[in-house]
Amino acid sequence: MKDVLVFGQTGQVARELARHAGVTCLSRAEADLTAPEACDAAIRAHGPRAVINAAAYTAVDRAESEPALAHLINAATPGTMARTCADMGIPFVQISTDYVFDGSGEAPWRPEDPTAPLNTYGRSKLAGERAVIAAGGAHAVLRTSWVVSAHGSNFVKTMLRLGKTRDSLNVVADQIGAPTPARDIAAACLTIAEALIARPEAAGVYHLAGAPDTSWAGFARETFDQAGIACRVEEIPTSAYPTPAARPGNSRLDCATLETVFGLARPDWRQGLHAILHDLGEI
Ligand SMILES: NC(=O)C1=CN([C@@H]2O[C@H](COP(=O)(O)OP(=O)(O)OC[C@H]3O[C@@H](n4cnc5c(N)ncnc54)[C@H](OP(=O)(O)O)[C@@H]3O)[C@@H](O)[C@H]2O)C=CC1
Ligand SMILES: Cc1cn([C@H]2C[C@H](O)[C@@H](COP(=O)(O)OP(=O)(O)O[C@H]3O[C@@H](C)C(=O)[C@@H](O)[C@H]3O)O2)c(=O)[nH]c1=O
Ligand SMILES: [Mg+2]
Repeated sequence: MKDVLVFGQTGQVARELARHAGVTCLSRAEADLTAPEACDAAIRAHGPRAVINAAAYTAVDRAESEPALAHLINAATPGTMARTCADMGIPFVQISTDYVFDGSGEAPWRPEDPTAPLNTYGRSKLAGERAVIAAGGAHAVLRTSWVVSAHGSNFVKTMLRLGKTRDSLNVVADQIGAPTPARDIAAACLTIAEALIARPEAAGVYHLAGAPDTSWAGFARETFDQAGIACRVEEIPTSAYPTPAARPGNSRLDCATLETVFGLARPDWRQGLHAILHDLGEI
């Protein structure tokens, strides 16, 4: 049977996809997203049954000073990939982000709610969503949030590093969302890709976030509790933690349609965190 082709090899989600049979992951050397024509050629050369894009420009603060590069990697090239897949009649899965929303209110965002990104990364990811949808093929845009895994860089690994050398840490408590284990995102992408082969009419925008919702401070506290690290978490407002890129206050994602259409429920991120801490040798 033909493989599922994945763009990305070293990233958090890509590394979890690579654990599955029947998946081929392309490194940056094999397909650089700054060269859309190389990505088009890679898809045609492999002739896969479906394509998942797990590569992206994810440095949220750095994107503020590199908007053109972020747009090329997160929008223009995914658009090319999606057009190639539409042309070949195969599904294309694009991963997107809670940062496409402006973070207003307290209600969980539904896939069809209005987008209004606060930063360059979010704008580049939203442009990517639109390019993928415009390609007109059997696509899925899967928005997720606060990705964590044992690999790559993420909030858990930052907290472990800082928490071991400090008595207390200031962490923002007014940005609310949900951590999502990369392992669950990878499994969802594969389920969606297979479903789209059988049912291309299931194409659309979907949300997947872990449960329950929390703040970054709550996430840090759970990490220290599970890892047995004696570091106090001091809750601070976003205004006390200035960064180049603005971040949304309300990142809650309503994931109901993902469950209705694909049977995928929100995973409990606290269990995912336990597995990650185990993989890291922390517990
Ligand atoms: N991280 C998060 O918290 C969130 C991520 N997302 C989305 O989820 C998806 C996966 O993210 P995640 O796994 O965390 O990403 P990572 O930051 O862990 O990895 C990014 C991946 O993209 C690759 N990449 C970056 N630039 C290029 C390029 N020019 N050519 C080829 N490959 C490139 C990297 O390769 P290399 O190692 O060579 O740089 C790496 O494999 C992305 O679409 C992201 O926008 C959504 C919500 C939250
Ligand atoms: C290190 C640190 C961060 N923070 C805050 C800053 C920020 O608001 C929050 C998280 O920090 P990060 O730098 O990990 O956040 P960030 O890189 O913005 O994470 C985002 O990445 C992109 C790719 C996404 O798509 C989003 O879903 C989200 O996961 O925690 C503290 O309050 N105290 C700290 O000591
Ligand atoms: Mg980050």
